[in-house]
Amino acid sequence: MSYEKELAAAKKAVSLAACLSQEVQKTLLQSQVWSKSDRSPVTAADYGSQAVVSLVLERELQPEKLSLVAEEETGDLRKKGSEEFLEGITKLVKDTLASEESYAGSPLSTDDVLNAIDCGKSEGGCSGCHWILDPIDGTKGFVKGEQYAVGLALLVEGKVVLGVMACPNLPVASAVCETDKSSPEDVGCLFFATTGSGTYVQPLKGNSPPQKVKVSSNENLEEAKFLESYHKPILIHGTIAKKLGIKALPVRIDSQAKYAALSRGDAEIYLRFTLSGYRECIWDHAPGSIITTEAGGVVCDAAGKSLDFSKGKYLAHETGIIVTTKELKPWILKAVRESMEEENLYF
Ligand SMILES: Nc1ncnc2c1ncn2[C@@H]1O[C@H](COP(=O)(O)O)[C@@H](OP(=O)(O)O)[C@H]1O
Ligand SMILES: [Mg+2]
Ligand SMILES: [Mg+2]
Ligand SMILES: [Mg+2]
Repeated sequence: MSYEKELAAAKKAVSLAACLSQEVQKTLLQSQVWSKSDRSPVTAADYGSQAVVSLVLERELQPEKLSLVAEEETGDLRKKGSEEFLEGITKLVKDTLASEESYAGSPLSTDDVLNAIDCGKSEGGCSGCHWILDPIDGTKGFVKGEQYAVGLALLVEGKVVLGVMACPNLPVASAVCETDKSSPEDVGCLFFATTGSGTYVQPLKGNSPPQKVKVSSNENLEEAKFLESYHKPILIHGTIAKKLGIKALPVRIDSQAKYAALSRGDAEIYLRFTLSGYRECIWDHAPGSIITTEAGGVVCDAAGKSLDFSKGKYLAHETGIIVTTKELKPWILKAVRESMEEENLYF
Protein backbone atom coordinates (compact mmCIF):
# COMPACT_ATOMS: atom_id res chain seq x y z
CA MET A 1 0.00 0.00 0.00
CA SER A 2 1.37 3.42 -0.90
CA TYR A 3 -0.37 5.64 1.71
CA GLU A 4 -0.41 8.49 -0.83
CA LYS A 5 -3.61 10.09 0.47
CA GLU A 6 -2.52 9.72 4.10
CA LEU A 7 0.91 11.21 3.35
CA ALA A 8 -0.58 14.24 1.59
CA ALA A 9 -2.97 14.83 4.51
CA ALA A 10 -0.19 14.39 7.08
CA LYS A 11 2.15 16.80 5.27
CA LYS A 12 -0.60 19.41 5.04
CA ALA A 13 -1.52 19.02 8.72
CA VAL A 14 2.07 19.14 9.98
CA SER A 15 3.04 22.09 7.75
CA LEU A 16 0.08 24.13 8.99
CA ALA A 17 0.84 23.18 12.61
CA ALA A 18 4.45 24.28 12.05
CA CYS A 19 3.21 27.69 10.78
CA LEU A 20 1.10 28.06 13.91
CA SER A 21 4.06 27.18 16.13
CA GLN A 22 6.28 29.73 14.38
CA GLU A 23 3.67 32.46 14.94
CA VAL A 24 3.58 31.62 18.66
CA GLN A 25 7.36 31.44 18.99
CA LYS A 26 7.80 34.94 17.55
CA THR A 27 6.01 36.60 20.48
CA LEU A 28 6.10 34.00 23.27
CA LEU A 29 6.51 35.43 26.78
CA GLN A 30 7.60 33.38 29.80
CA SER A 31 4.22 34.16 31.42
CA GLN A 32 2.52 32.30 28.54
CA VAL A 33 4.32 29.04 29.35
CA TRP A 34 1.97 26.94 31.48
CA SER A 35 2.92 23.97 33.64
CA LYS A 36 1.14 20.63 33.36
CA SER A 37 0.43 18.39 36.37
CA ASP A 38 3.77 16.59 35.79
CA ARG A 39 5.42 20.06 35.87
CA SER A 40 6.38 19.86 32.19
CA PRO A 41 5.85 23.03 30.11
CA VAL A 42 2.99 23.56 27.66
CA THR A 43 2.09 26.55 25.47
CA ALA A 44 -0.63 27.74 23.11
CA ALA A 45 1.45 26.17 20.34
CA ASP A 46 1.19 22.65 21.84
CA TYR A 47 -2.61 22.92 22.09
CA GLY A 48 -3.06 24.84 18.84
CA SER A 49 -0.87 22.46 16.86
CA GLN A 50 -2.80 19.43 18.18
CA ALA A 51 -6.12 21.09 17.23
CA VAL A 52 -4.87 21.95 13.72
CA VAL A 53 -3.54 18.45 13.01
CA SER A 54 -6.71 16.84 14.34
CA LEU A 55 -9.01 19.12 12.28
CA VAL A 56 -6.98 18.76 9.07
CA LEU A 57 -6.68 14.96 9.29
CA GLU A 58 -10.38 14.62 10.03
CA ARG A 59 -11.33 16.80 7.07
CA GLU A 60 -8.82 15.38 4.59
CA LEU A 61 -9.50 11.73 5.41
CA GLN A 62 -13.30 11.80 5.79
CA PRO A 63 -15.43 9.71 5.85
CA GLU A 64 -12.86 7.60 7.74
CA LYS A 65 -13.20 7.85 11.52
CA LEU A 66 -10.03 9.36 12.95
CA SER A 67 -8.21 7.53 15.78
CA LEU A 68 -5.53 9.83 17.20
CA VAL A 69 -3.10 9.15 20.05
CA ALA A 70 -1.77 12.59 21.00
CA GLU A 71 0.03 14.19 23.90
CA GLU A 72 -2.18 17.07 25.00
CA GLU A 73 -5.45 16.99 26.97
CA THR A 74 -8.03 19.72 27.58
CA GLY A 75 -8.38 19.39 31.39
CA ASP A 76 -6.48 22.61 32.16
CA LEU A 77 -8.10 24.51 29.26
CA ARG A 78 -11.57 23.73 30.62
CA LYS A 79 -10.78 25.13 34.08
CA LYS A 80 -12.11 28.51 35.23
CA GLY A 81 -9.59 31.21 34.47
CA SER A 82 -8.43 29.65 31.17
CA GLU A 83 -11.02 31.42 29.02
CA GLU A 84 -8.65 34.05 27.64
CA PHE A 85 -5.93 31.49 26.89
CA LEU A 86 -8.47 29.30 25.09
CA GLU A 87 -9.80 32.25 23.09
CA GLY A 88 -6.23 33.00 22.02
CA ILE A 89 -5.66 29.39 20.93
CA THR A 90 -8.93 29.41 18.98
CA LYS A 91 -7.88 32.57 17.13
CA LEU A 92 -4.51 31.04 16.32
CA VAL A 93 -6.11 27.86 14.95
CA LYS A 94 -8.63 29.85 12.94
CA ASP A 95 -5.98 32.17 11.44
CA THR A 96 -3.74 29.21 10.62
CA LEU A 97 -6.50 27.29 8.84
CA ALA A 98 -7.60 30.45 7.01
CA SER A 99 -4.16 30.57 5.31
CA GLU A 100 -5.20 27.39 3.44
CA GLU A 101 -7.66 28.31 0.69
CA SER A 102 -9.94 25.31 1.11
CA TYR A 103 -10.33 26.00 4.85
CA ALA A 104 -10.82 29.75 4.70
CA GLY A 105 -14.09 31.06 6.08
CA SER A 106 -15.00 27.94 8.09
CA PRO A 107 -16.49 28.94 11.43
CA LEU A 108 -14.61 27.68 14.51
CA SER A 109 -15.69 27.98 18.14
CA THR A 110 -13.73 27.36 21.34
CA ASP A 111 -15.74 24.14 21.70
CA ASP A 112 -14.65 23.00 18.24
CA VAL A 113 -11.03 23.51 19.33
CA LEU A 114 -11.53 21.64 22.62
CA ASN A 115 -13.22 18.76 20.78
CA ALA A 116 -10.43 18.63 18.19
CA ILE A 117 -7.80 18.38 20.97
CA ASP A 118 -9.88 15.76 22.80
CA CYS A 119 -9.97 13.69 19.63
CA GLY A 120 -6.36 12.74 20.56
CA LYS A 121 -7.48 10.45 23.40
CA SER A 122 -7.22 7.19 21.51
CA GLU A 123 -5.10 4.48 23.17
CA GLY A 124 -3.65 3.11 19.91
CA GLY A 125 -2.85 -0.61 20.00
CA CYS A 126 -2.05 -3.53 17.76
CA SER A 127 -5.11 -3.54 15.49
CA GLY A 128 -6.56 -1.01 13.08
CA CYS A 129 -5.17 2.40 12.06
CA HIS A 130 -4.09 5.01 14.58
CA TRP A 131 -2.39 8.36 14.08
CA ILE A 132 0.27 9.25 16.66
CA LEU A 133 0.97 12.94 17.30
CA ASP A 134 3.40 15.02 19.30
CA PRO A 135 2.07 18.51 18.52
CA ILE A 136 5.21 20.22 19.84
CA ASP A 137 8.01 17.84 20.72
CA GLY A 138 10.77 19.48 22.71
CA THR A 139 8.55 22.16 24.27
CA LYS A 140 11.57 23.15 26.36
CA GLY A 141 13.54 23.83 23.16
CA PHE A 142 10.56 25.66 21.68
CA VAL A 143 10.37 27.97 24.70
CA LYS A 144 14.12 28.69 24.47
CA GLY A 145 13.74 29.55 20.76
CA GLU A 146 15.82 26.48 19.86
CA GLN A 147 15.04 23.10 18.30
CA TYR A 148 11.61 21.50 18.42
CA ALA A 149 9.50 19.35 16.11
CA VAL A 150 5.91 18.65 15.11
CA GLY A 151 5.83 14.86 14.73
CA LEU A 152 3.05 12.73 13.23
CA ALA A 153 3.06 9.01 12.44
CA LEU A 154 0.55 6.42 11.26
CA LEU A 155 0.34 3.05 12.98
CA VAL A 156 -1.32 0.25 10.99
CA GLU A 157 -1.83 -3.16 12.62
CA GLY A 158 0.83 -2.29 15.19
CA LYS A 159 3.50 -1.11 12.71
CA VAL A 160 4.53 2.48 11.96
CA VAL A 161 4.02 2.89 8.21
CA LEU A 162 4.31 6.66 7.76
CA GLY A 163 6.02 9.55 9.52
CA VAL A 164 6.09 13.29 8.93
CA MET A 165 8.17 15.70 10.98
CA ALA A 166 8.51 19.46 10.75
CA CYS A 167 11.63 20.94 12.35
CA PRO A 168 11.05 24.69 11.94
CA ASN A 169 14.42 25.75 13.41
CA LEU A 170 16.61 22.99 11.97
CA PRO A 171 19.25 24.27 9.52
CA VAL A 172 18.60 23.17 5.96
CA ALA A 173 22.29 22.18 5.89
CA SER A 174 23.78 20.33 8.90
CA ALA A 175 22.49 20.61 12.46
CA VAL A 176 25.91 19.66 13.77
CA CYS A 177 28.62 22.16 12.92
CA GLU A 178 31.28 24.05 14.80
CA THR A 179 29.65 27.45 14.46
CA ASP A 180 25.95 27.89 13.96
CA LYS A 181 25.66 30.69 11.45
CA SER A 182 22.36 29.67 9.89
CA SER A 183 20.35 32.74 8.95
CA PRO A 184 16.57 32.58 9.40
CA GLU A 185 16.27 31.84 5.65
CA ASP A 186 18.40 28.72 5.99
CA VAL A 187 16.30 26.94 8.61
CA GLY A 188 13.10 24.90 8.57
CA CYS A 189 12.84 21.32 7.27
CA LEU A 190 9.98 18.93 6.58
CA PHE A 191 10.96 15.25 6.72
CA PHE A 192 8.68 12.42 5.63
CA ALA A 193 8.85 8.69 5.11
CA THR A 194 6.52 5.86 4.18
CA THR A 195 7.28 2.21 4.62
CA GLY A 196 9.47 0.84 1.84
CA SER A 197 9.77 4.18 0.02
CA GLY A 198 12.65 5.92 1.79
CA THR A 199 12.96 9.20 3.65
CA TYR A 200 12.75 12.64 2.04
CA VAL A 201 13.32 16.19 3.20
CA GLN A 202 12.17 19.49 1.76
CA PRO A 203 12.54 23.03 3.09
CA LEU A 204 9.46 24.18 5.02
CA LYS A 205 9.51 27.45 3.06
CA GLY A 206 9.29 27.74 -0.69
CA ASN A 207 8.59 25.09 -3.28
CA SER A 208 11.85 23.15 -3.49
CA PRO A 209 11.23 19.52 -4.42
CA PRO A 210 11.86 16.80 -1.82
CA GLN A 211 15.33 15.22 -1.71
CA LYS A 212 15.95 11.64 -0.64
CA VAL A 213 18.15 11.36 2.46
CA LYS A 214 20.47 8.60 3.72
CA VAL A 215 22.17 8.03 7.03
CA SER A 216 25.93 8.56 7.30
CA SER A 217 28.25 5.98 5.77
CA ASN A 218 31.07 6.84 8.18
CA GLU A 219 32.30 3.69 9.96
CA ASN A 220 35.12 5.40 11.83
CA LEU A 221 33.96 5.69 15.44
CA GLU A 222 36.70 8.19 16.30
CA GLU A 223 35.06 10.60 13.87
CA ALA A 224 31.50 9.74 14.80
CA LYS A 225 29.12 12.44 16.03
CA PHE A 226 26.86 11.59 18.91
CA LEU A 227 23.55 13.25 19.84
CA GLU A 228 21.69 13.35 23.14
CA SER A 229 18.90 15.27 24.90
CA TYR A 230 19.31 18.10 27.38
CA HIS A 231 17.89 15.98 30.26
CA LYS A 232 19.84 15.55 33.47
CA PRO A 233 23.27 14.11 32.59
CA ILE A 234 22.97 10.41 31.87
CA LEU A 235 26.27 8.89 33.02
CA ILE A 236 26.05 5.77 30.89
CA HIS A 237 26.12 7.85 27.69
CA GLY A 238 29.63 9.01 28.57
CA THR A 239 30.75 5.47 29.46
CA ILE A 240 29.45 4.12 26.15
CA ALA A 241 31.02 6.95 24.12
CA LYS A 242 34.38 6.39 25.84
CA LYS A 243 34.31 2.65 25.11
CA LEU A 244 33.54 3.41 21.48
CA GLY A 245 36.47 5.84 21.27
CA ILE A 246 34.27 8.74 20.19
CA LYS A 247 36.40 11.88 20.44
CA ALA A 248 33.87 14.71 20.15
CA LEU A 249 31.58 15.77 22.98
CA PRO A 250 27.91 14.89 22.54
CA VAL A 251 25.82 17.41 20.62
CA ARG A 252 22.68 18.28 22.55
CA ILE A 253 19.51 18.99 20.58
CA ASP A 254 15.94 19.16 21.90
CA SER A 255 13.19 17.01 20.39
CA GLN A 256 12.93 14.35 17.68
CA ALA A 257 14.91 16.67 15.43
CA LYS A 258 17.76 14.36 16.62
CA TYR A 259 16.27 11.48 14.61
CA ALA A 260 15.80 13.77 11.61
CA ALA A 261 19.38 15.05 11.80
CA LEU A 262 20.72 11.50 12.00
CA SER A 263 18.56 10.39 9.07
CA ARG A 264 20.34 12.81 6.75
CA GLY A 265 23.82 11.99 8.06
CA ASP A 266 24.49 14.95 10.37
CA ALA A 267 25.50 12.46 13.10
CA GLU A 268 25.91 8.70 13.49
CA ILE A 269 24.68 7.97 17.03
CA TYR A 270 21.77 9.10 19.21
CA LEU A 271 21.63 7.52 22.67
CA ARG A 272 18.61 7.91 24.91
CA PHE A 273 18.97 6.23 28.26
CA THR A 274 16.59 7.78 30.80
CA LEU A 275 16.40 8.05 34.56
CA SER A 276 14.97 4.84 36.00
CA GLY A 277 11.19 4.75 36.13
CA TYR A 278 10.64 7.09 33.18
CA ARG A 279 8.21 5.61 30.64
CA GLU A 280 8.71 6.69 27.04
CA CYS A 281 5.59 7.76 25.11
CA ILE A 282 5.08 6.49 21.56
CA TRP A 283 4.63 10.02 20.16
CA ASP A 284 8.20 10.90 21.21
CA HIS A 285 9.61 8.18 18.93
CA ALA A 286 7.17 6.93 16.25
CA PRO A 287 7.73 9.69 13.64
CA GLY A 288 11.49 9.81 14.27
CA SER A 289 11.87 6.07 14.14
CA ILE A 290 10.38 5.56 10.64
CA ILE A 291 12.23 8.63 9.34
CA THR A 292 15.48 7.05 10.54
CA THR A 293 14.85 3.46 9.46
CA GLU A 294 13.63 4.45 5.99
CA ALA A 295 16.87 6.43 5.58
CA GLY A 296 18.78 3.20 6.22
CA GLY A 297 19.33 3.62 9.96
CA VAL A 298 18.39 1.44 12.92
CA VAL A 299 16.35 2.20 16.03
CA CYS A 300 16.43 -0.37 18.82
CA ASP A 301 16.47 -0.82 22.57
CA ALA A 302 19.49 -1.76 24.68
CA ALA A 303 18.81 -5.42 23.94
CA GLY A 304 19.01 -4.73 20.19
CA LYS A 305 15.27 -5.25 19.60
CA SER A 306 13.16 -2.96 17.38
CA LEU A 307 10.77 -0.67 19.25
CA ASP A 308 7.20 -1.88 19.69
CA PHE A 309 4.62 0.86 19.18
CA SER A 310 1.61 -1.45 19.48
CA LYS A 311 1.14 -1.61 23.25
CA GLY A 312 -0.81 1.61 23.83
CA LYS A 313 0.54 5.07 24.51
CA TYR A 314 3.75 3.89 26.17
CA LEU A 315 6.64 2.11 24.51
CA ALA A 316 7.33 -1.42 25.69
CA HIS A 317 11.13 -1.60 25.49
CA GLU A 318 14.26 -2.54 27.41
CA THR A 319 16.04 0.36 29.09
CA GLY A 320 17.71 2.69 26.57
CA ILE A 321 16.99 3.63 23.00
CA ILE A 322 19.78 3.45 20.43
CA VAL A 323 19.58 5.19 17.07
CA THR A 324 22.43 4.62 14.67
CA THR A 325 23.54 3.14 11.35
CA LYS A 326 23.48 -0.57 10.46
CA GLU A 327 27.27 -0.67 10.29
CA LEU A 328 27.81 0.81 13.76
CA LYS A 329 24.99 -1.08 15.51
CA PRO A 330 27.05 -4.16 16.57
CA TRP A 331 29.81 -2.01 18.08
CA ILE A 332 27.35 0.14 19.94
CA LEU A 333 25.38 -2.81 21.32
CA LYS A 334 28.63 -4.34 22.58
CA ALA A 335 29.64 -1.08 24.30
CA VAL A 336 26.12 -0.73 25.73
CA ARG A 337 26.19 -4.28 27.14
CA GLU A 338 29.60 -3.79 28.75
CA SER A 339 28.68 -0.36 30.14
CA MET A 340 25.43 -1.68 31.60
CA GLU A 341 27.26 -4.54 33.31
CA GLU A 342 29.77 -2.11 34.80
CA GLU A 343 26.98 0.09 36.12
CA ASN A 344 24.96 -2.89 37.36
CA LEU A 345 22.09 -2.19 34.99
CA TYR A 346 20.41 -5.29 33.56
CA PHE A 347 17.73 -6.15 31.09
N1 LIG B 1 13.29 13.03 32.32
C1 LIG B 1 12.95 12.70 31.09
N2 LIG B 1 13.54 11.66 30.48
C2 LIG B 1 13.21 11.33 29.22
N3 LIG B 1 12.29 11.98 28.48
C3 LIG B 1 11.67 13.01 29.04
C4 LIG B 1 11.96 13.44 30.35
N4 LIG B 1 11.20 14.51 30.60
C5 LIG B 1 10.46 14.73 29.48
N5 LIG B 1 10.73 13.83 28.55
C6 LIG B 1 10.17 13.67 27.22
O1 LIG B 1 11.18 14.07 26.32
C7 LIG B 1 10.57 14.77 25.26
C8 LIG B 1 11.53 15.71 24.61
O2 LIG B 1 12.61 15.00 24.15
P1 LIG B 1 14.04 15.63 24.20
O3 LIG B 1 14.41 15.74 25.63
O4 LIG B 1 14.86 14.66 23.45
O5 LIG B 1 13.95 16.97 23.64
C9 LIG B 1 9.43 15.50 25.92
O6 LIG B 1 8.49 15.72 24.90
P2 LIG B 1 7.59 17.06 24.88
O7 LIG B 1 8.50 18.22 24.78
O8 LIG B 1 6.76 16.80 23.67
O9 LIG B 1 6.79 17.04 26.14
C10 LIG B 1 8.95 14.52 26.98
O10 LIG B 1 7.95 13.68 26.51
MG1 LIG C 1 7.54 14.92 22.99
MG1 LIG D 1 5.01 17.51 23.05
MG1 LIG E 1 5.12 17.83 26.65
